[in-house]
Amino acid sequence: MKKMVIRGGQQLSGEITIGGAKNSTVALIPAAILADTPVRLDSVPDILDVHNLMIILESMNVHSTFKDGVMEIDPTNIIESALPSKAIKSLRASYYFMGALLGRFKRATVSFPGGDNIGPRPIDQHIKGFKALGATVNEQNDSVYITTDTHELHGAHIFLDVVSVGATINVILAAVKAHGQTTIENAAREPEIIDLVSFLNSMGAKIRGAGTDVIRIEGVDSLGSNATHTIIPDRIEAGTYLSLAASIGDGIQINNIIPEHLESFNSKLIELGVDLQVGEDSIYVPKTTNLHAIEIKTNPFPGFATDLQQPITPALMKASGSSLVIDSIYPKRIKHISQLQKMGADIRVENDIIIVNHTDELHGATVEAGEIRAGAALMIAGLMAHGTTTIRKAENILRGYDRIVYKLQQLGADIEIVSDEAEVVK
Ligand SMILES: CC(=O)N[C@H]1[C@@H](OP(=O)(O)OP(=O)(O)OC[C@H]2O[C@@H](n3ccc(=O)[nH]c3=O)[C@H](O)[C@@H]2O)O[C@H](CO)[C@@H](O)[C@@H]1O
Ligand SMILES: C=C(OP(=O)(O)O)C(=O)O
Repeated sequence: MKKMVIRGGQQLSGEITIGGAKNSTVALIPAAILADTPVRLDSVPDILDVHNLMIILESMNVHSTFKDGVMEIDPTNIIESALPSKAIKSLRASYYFMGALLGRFKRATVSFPGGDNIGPRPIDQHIKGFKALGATVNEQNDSVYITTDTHELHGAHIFLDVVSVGATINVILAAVKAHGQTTIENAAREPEIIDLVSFLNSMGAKIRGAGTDVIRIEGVDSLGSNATHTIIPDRIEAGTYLSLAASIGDGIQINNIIPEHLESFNSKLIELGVDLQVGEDSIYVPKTTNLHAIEIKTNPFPGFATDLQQPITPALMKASGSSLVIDSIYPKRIKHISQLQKMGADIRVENDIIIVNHTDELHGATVEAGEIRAGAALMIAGLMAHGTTTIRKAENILRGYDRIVYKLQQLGADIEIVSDEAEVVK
């Protein structure tokens, strides 16, 4: 187990560069096994989820290398094998191997995934999609067994009952090599889905409509890569640093941003009183003063992302008045609250509405990152607080924040990751 140790209280300034999107990357890596050629990805974030996906690939005889943001994956000698359950359980997106293996071998056995504990996370819509494509799905002993009688999948018309990123991606992965046309209605519109579809289309897939709520997939026989795919910037990482800049920044420039991916988030920061200076692919945040309480409700893209409701909390604590946050996607995503209270924050939850009051001063404490974005909120709070904050279960932060210690040190933060055996990890 690892701890993040922060000696807070300093104003932070300087420049940082956002990495490739976690939620694209964790779909692109499983998608690579659909190719009949090696695949090359650029701008891959250095996060634990990526390293765990590499372990899963290796178990299928798919060799991969990862250096300086470039990942090469060679699926040409892939074999069907039992997937390592510890790695599968370490992240949510391991469920993309269901769709990808189904696309490749027309059958798949995958344990139930792990990932953030943010309330119930059913996968009924994924399963509904696989069944519509002609698969039989059985859930037993913590695993999902997906088979096809005829060793074939056929295109289908699928209406998703809820807007789901995971189900949209999983159906795309399974349908890309099915016979005939698949239509997904009420599809999720997240930028990471467009990124995945660009990658698949560059390999010969025929997918239209990504970024809208109707996606049409014409099945193809094979996929092959002849170019490097550069992953889009992580809008959630960017939003986290924007919140950090608004909370404790003394002038922070954030590079490699697609501002259109952050419109709902940025409009809330502006409403809060942050003077965002938005460039073509960067945003500068000057030191903030006079922030005012706002109300936030999370929604599927292009709405305010659930993954940013916790990271924006420290900025809300600086505002005068009471801010309200409603997470309509994960109403129980509140693991940050009790931990922020330990640091002196005036925050509480009533009937699934989070109430964030102005907090004059935070103090360091030992707290726990119950999940990735709760951890991000605690990390920013730790940087604001006087004294030392120790965040236990820091793996949850390292799952999805690219080279976090290095980036925060670049801004002047006093931060380190320490393993429980007291070894310092740079
Ligand atoms: C790896 C990845 O990309 N993770 C993101 C993805 O998670 P994930 O893909 O797991 O989230 P979904 O978009 O599927 O979930 C959205 C909502 O639909 C519900 N649902 C989902 C599937 C299903 O079969 N049945 C069902 O009821 C969920 O409980 C949730 O309330 O989108 C979430 C919502 O933006 C983000 O918080 C996660 O960071
Ligand atoms: C919930 C998240 O991730 P995952 O779906 O990978 O658990 C997240 O990134 O905020």
